[in-house]
Amino acid sequence: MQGGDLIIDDLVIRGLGPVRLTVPAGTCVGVSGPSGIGKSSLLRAVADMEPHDGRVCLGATDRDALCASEWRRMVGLLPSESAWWADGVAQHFLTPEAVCPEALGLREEVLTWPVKRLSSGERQRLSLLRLLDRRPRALLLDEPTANLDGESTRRVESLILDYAQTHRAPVIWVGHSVDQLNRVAQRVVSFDADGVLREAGGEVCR
Ligand SMILES: Nc1ncnc2c1ncn2[C@@H]1O[C@H](COP(=O)(O)OP(=O)(O)OP(=O)(O)O)[C@@H](O)[C@H]1O
Repeated sequence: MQGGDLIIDDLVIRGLGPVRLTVPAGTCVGVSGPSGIGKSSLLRAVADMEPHDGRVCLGATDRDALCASEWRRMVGLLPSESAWWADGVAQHFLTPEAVCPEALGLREEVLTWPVKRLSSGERQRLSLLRLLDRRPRALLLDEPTANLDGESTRRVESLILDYAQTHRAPVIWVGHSVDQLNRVAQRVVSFDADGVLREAGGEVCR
């Protein structure tokens, strides 16, 4: 499966949109906007987890050419609240031996812990490591540092940007901190109160 630019064309989700956005390979677009406007819905629609109209491509691959499970392996969604389906942390990783929890300020032995012992910040960082362990070709990140302190936030930002550059992955980063989005993203766009996606200068995204 190939990666490349992420192209969102005329995406409409329950009246939100049409959204047009291109995220070049290896770059990050920050998306902000009022609570409840539809930022998470946009990410879920791109991941084909929410009903919508419109077209999404990753490089030369049109999402409609793949079955949902293939597409979701290519396009890695980090939801704001992670789901855990087994008792132990390590069971959620494909290659637990290759994972480096210390990079995110986590204890080395965290993979031996039961999920129920994890704090919300530990869950958030482990859900990111779990996602990257599957080597997605694009990243859809829903407030990936919402539960973290400053030091952990910087570590997460750095890991994500390293991954994007190394793997030439396009990244959509949804967040509420415009300072953070300006730090991590080459381009920051925002939904207005009417659900129209606009550039920082106010023009409608095309
Ligand atoms: N499955 C669904 N069916 C109908 N409406 C939904 C569904 N999921 C979400 N919504 C509604 O869509 C709107 C957008 O929700 P969404 O979670 O995308 O907002 P958001 O911009 O990410 O908000 P926040 O910043 O608070 O996380 C909300 O009004 C929500 O209630």
